[in-house]
Amino acid sequence: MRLTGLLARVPPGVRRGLLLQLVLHAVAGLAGALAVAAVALPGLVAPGDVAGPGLLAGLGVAAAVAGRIVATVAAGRVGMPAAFALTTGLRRMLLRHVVDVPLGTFSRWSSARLGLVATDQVRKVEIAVSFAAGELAACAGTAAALVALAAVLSVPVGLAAVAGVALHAATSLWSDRLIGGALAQLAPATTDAARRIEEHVQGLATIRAQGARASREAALATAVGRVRDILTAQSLMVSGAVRSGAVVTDVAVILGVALALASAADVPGGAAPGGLALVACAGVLALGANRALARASAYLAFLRLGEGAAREVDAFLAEPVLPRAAPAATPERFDITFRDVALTYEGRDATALSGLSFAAPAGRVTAIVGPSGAGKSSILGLVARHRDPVAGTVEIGGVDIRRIPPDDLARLVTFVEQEPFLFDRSLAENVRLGRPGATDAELEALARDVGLDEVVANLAAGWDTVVGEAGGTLSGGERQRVAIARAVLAEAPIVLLDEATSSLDADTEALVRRALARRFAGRTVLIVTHRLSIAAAADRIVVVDDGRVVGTGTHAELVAAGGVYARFWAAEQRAAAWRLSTAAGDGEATPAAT
Ligand SMILES: Nc1ncnc2c1ncn2[C@@H]1O[C@H](COP(=O)(O)OP(=O)(O)OP(=O)(O)O)[C@@H](O)[C@H]1O
Repeated sequence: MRLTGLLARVPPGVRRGLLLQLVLHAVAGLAGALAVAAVALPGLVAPGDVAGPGLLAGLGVAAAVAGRIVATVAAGRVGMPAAFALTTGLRRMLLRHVVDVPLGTFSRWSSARLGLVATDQVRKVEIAVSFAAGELAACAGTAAALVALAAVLSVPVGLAAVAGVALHAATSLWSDRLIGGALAQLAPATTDAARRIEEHVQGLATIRAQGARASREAALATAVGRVRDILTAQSLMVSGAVRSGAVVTDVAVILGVALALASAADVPGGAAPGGLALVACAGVLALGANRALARASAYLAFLRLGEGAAREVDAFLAEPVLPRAAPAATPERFDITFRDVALTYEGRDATALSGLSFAAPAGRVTAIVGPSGAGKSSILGLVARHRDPVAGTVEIGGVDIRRIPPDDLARLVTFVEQEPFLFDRSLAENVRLGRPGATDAELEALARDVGLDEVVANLAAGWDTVVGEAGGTLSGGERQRVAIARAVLAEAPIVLLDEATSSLDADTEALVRRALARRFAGRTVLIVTHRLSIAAAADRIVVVDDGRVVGTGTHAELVAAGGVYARFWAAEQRAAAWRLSTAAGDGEATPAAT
């Protein structure tokens, strides 16, 4: 069972707590049945004596009820903390795992799917192993006690009840398999619906711009409808299973009672009234056991839901993490070397990089240039170890990065991505991600350097302004300045800049570039850019085309060599000499000199 497999991942104390609460729930169920028995048994055992049995019954009921209350309270005391420890533990495990897996994992695990796993599925696991399993144990305790008492009062009725339980178990197993089949489709269908809802919100502007409302809404309705259909089918199956199980057990008990009455009537002289009462009482107890079994069937459905949820949680936890090569080592130099590197993305046949080799000297700026889709960002992703190459090695200071402990690598490398991600926190918190201990004065000085001061001045709450989901309340250029500021603060010896200033206006870009030259002096900088005017200022340029290095050198050397770079440079120079002129026609480009 997936649920037990998942429980094997949590600390033994949590497992013990969950197990103990099951035992206590079973005891509570048993005590509940004994309370029923305590009412009837003394009178049946000593018919005619009113006072004695009355007192016994009173005491028995009081003891059973007290036992039930104590066991139920104790089960809650033990089970609830264990259940919460389970959910917290699983969520922590999932979040840790998110950081340890290669980024390619998320081509299979959308944020919607992972979000559901960490919230809804973990909760379903908790409900299954605490609430549903507890109630099942209580029902089982009650049913076992009632069947045993029925057997004490009338052996045929008891035997018939046991036969009913066996039949009920068989039908439950059968229906459980059917329900399991239906529920296996629930997790993917729920994920699909959640992903489409998320996509609908994120793509709202595109939907409006493209007039795609009707088609997107239809797709959304289909996805949501699929979840509804699965849940409806599952509910019908559960209620069918509960009802058919109840019919089977009731018929068995009724037959047992009939048999017991018939055999009592066969006694010469007719059935004794006391004997008939015992049979009737056994029948009532056995029917009570059946009600408990029917409730158990309903709780079994929660276990099934928990199974499906556990499968999803387990599937993510089973995703392989980035391997750590031995022996672990932390580099002392910060030059970067790519040796014969090949990279293929998940789900793609074509290689993004192949046989790629170059060296970026320590403490220098190396620009990576090349056409769109050439593999420039992929190179930076390998240095940050977002994923591993399929062949070759990436080294920092001569150490294969697979040998560098992840926390050390995170300290060594800072990355400003093309579209930086900001957290839905204050501006100050987002910048301080780089170095949480940075003082206000450091933040102010940094802001002046990278043009963030004017952003802060324009925000109602200044540094305390919360920037919204993914920094959505800021412009692209403002987000870039925040990302650059936090990279400066990080003081990592290796800095990766992927089109880091592409959204800035010319004045701000010039300001930021001057600041970066000063702030990143002495660090190893890898900069991906389409603007060759930026690359021209680098110490070294690596030209990439179709996943391979097609040229390396300084700007002057590459222009002189006359390859791809020289062609790009000439094109950029020509483009700089042109300007858009609406006077010459709608958006038509004309030479500035004309
Ligand atoms: N996450 C991904 N999954 C699958 N393929 C990818 C992924 N990222 C990039 N690729 C593919 O790898 C190749 C190289 O992409 P990469 O982003 O490294 O190029 P680039 O030179 O940085 O492009 P651009 O200048 O347009 O940003 C492309 O063919 C691209 O489609």
